[in-house]
Amino acid sequence: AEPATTGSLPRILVLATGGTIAGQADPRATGAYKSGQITGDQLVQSVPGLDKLAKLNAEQISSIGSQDMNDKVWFALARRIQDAFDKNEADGIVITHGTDTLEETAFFLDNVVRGDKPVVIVGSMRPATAVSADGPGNLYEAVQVAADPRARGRGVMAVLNDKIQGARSVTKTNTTSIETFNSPNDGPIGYVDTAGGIRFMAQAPGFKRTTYQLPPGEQLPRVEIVYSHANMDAVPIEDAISHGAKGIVLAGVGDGNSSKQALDALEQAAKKGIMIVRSTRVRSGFVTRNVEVDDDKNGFVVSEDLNPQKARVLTQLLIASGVTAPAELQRAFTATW
Ligand SMILES: NC(=O)C[C@H](N)C(=O)O
Repeated sequence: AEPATTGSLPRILVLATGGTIAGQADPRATGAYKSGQITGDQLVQSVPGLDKLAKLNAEQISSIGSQDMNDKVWFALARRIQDAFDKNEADGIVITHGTDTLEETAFFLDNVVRGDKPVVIVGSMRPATAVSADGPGNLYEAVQVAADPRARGRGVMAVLNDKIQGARSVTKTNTTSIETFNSPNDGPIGYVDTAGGIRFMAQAPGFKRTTYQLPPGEQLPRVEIVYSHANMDAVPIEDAISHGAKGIVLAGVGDGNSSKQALDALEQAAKKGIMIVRSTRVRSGFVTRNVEVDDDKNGFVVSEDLNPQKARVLTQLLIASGVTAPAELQRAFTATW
């Protein structure tokens, strides 16, 4: 399972954003480190054998921990990738990124970047200075995937710890372990290791990606996530509305549910034209319409398989592209099934 390159090596553009993969130990405290200390160039130079896989070119987009990821960096990434593809400057993209919000950046880019060349996002759980840093191996595997023609047409992929995962399903499931990224509903789309190369699983037929136009400027509309829990009242929902939310995603209990007070407040918000999307705080499964909650009557949307943080991104993109009707928003959430 070797990459089918003939003659010249594939051109991979590495876009560095920071994160623990670029982190260094903090000399003042054992175990502590600061993310985003090493440049993309230094990262690329530090991995032996990378130059045999591809012709690499690294650019620094930001140097931040991904807890600080923001619309400005997202727009810069999306525009740089599109430009590189449109001008045929690269055969594939590798983004180095912190792991905390890696899934959101992957999903955002998956929804806005056009074309079928591979875009791979990679990070690490341990800083570059750790005894057994996972960054170099992950970066090697990310370049392997981005350089492989079989990775084309699969949207944005996350590559960490030998697994290739789709932007829609991948999520961080462990706070500190290197075995953290999983796709709870459908599993990885493939596997990669230095000895065995790349193996893609059979793709489910019918999977369809839609891409949305980036709005002008560098900001997406305000959409809040409200986390549901026992003894829930309407205060967090009223708070989101008073701060100008154009949409609210409910990280609901169970099948996207919440207390009567919360659901009543959301129903009122929907009447004012605020987009209400029911997602769930539960790790896996789908949120289904009109089971315990009357979505048709209340004007709600369900997130299907999307977790709250990804449902938020899709809602932002849809509101930015002018969607005002819940039924239309619902179609975008259900489009892939
Ligand atoms: N492992 C990591 O990358 C965590 C870090 N806070 C980040 O997301 O940038």
